Amino acid sequence: MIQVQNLTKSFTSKIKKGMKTETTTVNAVNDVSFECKPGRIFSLLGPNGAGKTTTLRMIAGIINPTSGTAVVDGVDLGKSGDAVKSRIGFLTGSTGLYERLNADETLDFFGKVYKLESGAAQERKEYLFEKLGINEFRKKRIGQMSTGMKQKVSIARTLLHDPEVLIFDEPTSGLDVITADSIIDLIRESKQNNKTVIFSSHIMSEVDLLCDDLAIIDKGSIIFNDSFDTFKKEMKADTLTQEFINRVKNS
Ligand SMILES: Nc1ncnc2c1ncn2[C@@H]1O[C@H](COP(=O)(O)OP(=O)(O)OP(=O)(O)O)[C@@H](O)[C@H]1O
Repeated sequence: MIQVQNLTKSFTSKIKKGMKTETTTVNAVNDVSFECKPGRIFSLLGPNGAGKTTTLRMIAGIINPTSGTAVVDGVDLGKSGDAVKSRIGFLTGSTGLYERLNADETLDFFGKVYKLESGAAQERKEYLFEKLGINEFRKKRIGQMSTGMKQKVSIARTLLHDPEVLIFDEPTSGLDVITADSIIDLIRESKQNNKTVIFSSHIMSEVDLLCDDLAIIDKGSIIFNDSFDTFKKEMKADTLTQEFINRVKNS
């Protein structure tokens, strides 16, 4: 369970202009609240720059909120971040992989980082490699892999410790439909295993494939937060994508 309570994040940057230093503030996320329940897939949908990544990074404990908090499995992130972090799998476009390691070595390395027992880590690795179709390139170095191959290894890395809470930031971004499909399959399986799953997207068709509960974010604020069924019932446009566009334009 993830309870997001009034999360707000402002970024302040200083730019030198001649002799002067100008301070600019971006309000990336404003007073965002929602709940993600176990066994359901929660989608955070919004256009570019809406605040999705910033929200997910705060929930994963990567950055601190300016105000508000996220409670993950009953533990307040602001108070005991490290205890919670081990129960979270966070996939982001910038999930770190070491260019010189191959897929096998990468997973072995992270098995040690997560302090997994070696037999269990091997078993889980084989399962994920099979599921994601990594076996055929498991000995290739990360630095020589395509974007899709790297994304698959990142996902295997994220799921290696079988976390209770899964946070995916645009998980299928830049992937072909076959690769995207195997990832969507794994996300569905996580839901069946009663995990709490949240993923961000700017593509309505992806949301339509996976989503149980939906929040739409625009300019840092939530403009819709309910079940996906309710979104569909309230729909006035002819397509889901047009409904999303209309809601963002009219917010
Ligand atoms: N470290 C940072 N410093 C300054 N501004 C930032 C920083 N990170 C994000 N922002 C700004 O915060 C806003 C929200 O960005 P964010 O990356 O959360 O959006 P997003 O919804 O994930 O977008 P996209 O779909 O394009 O990835 C943007 O205006 C962005 O420029």
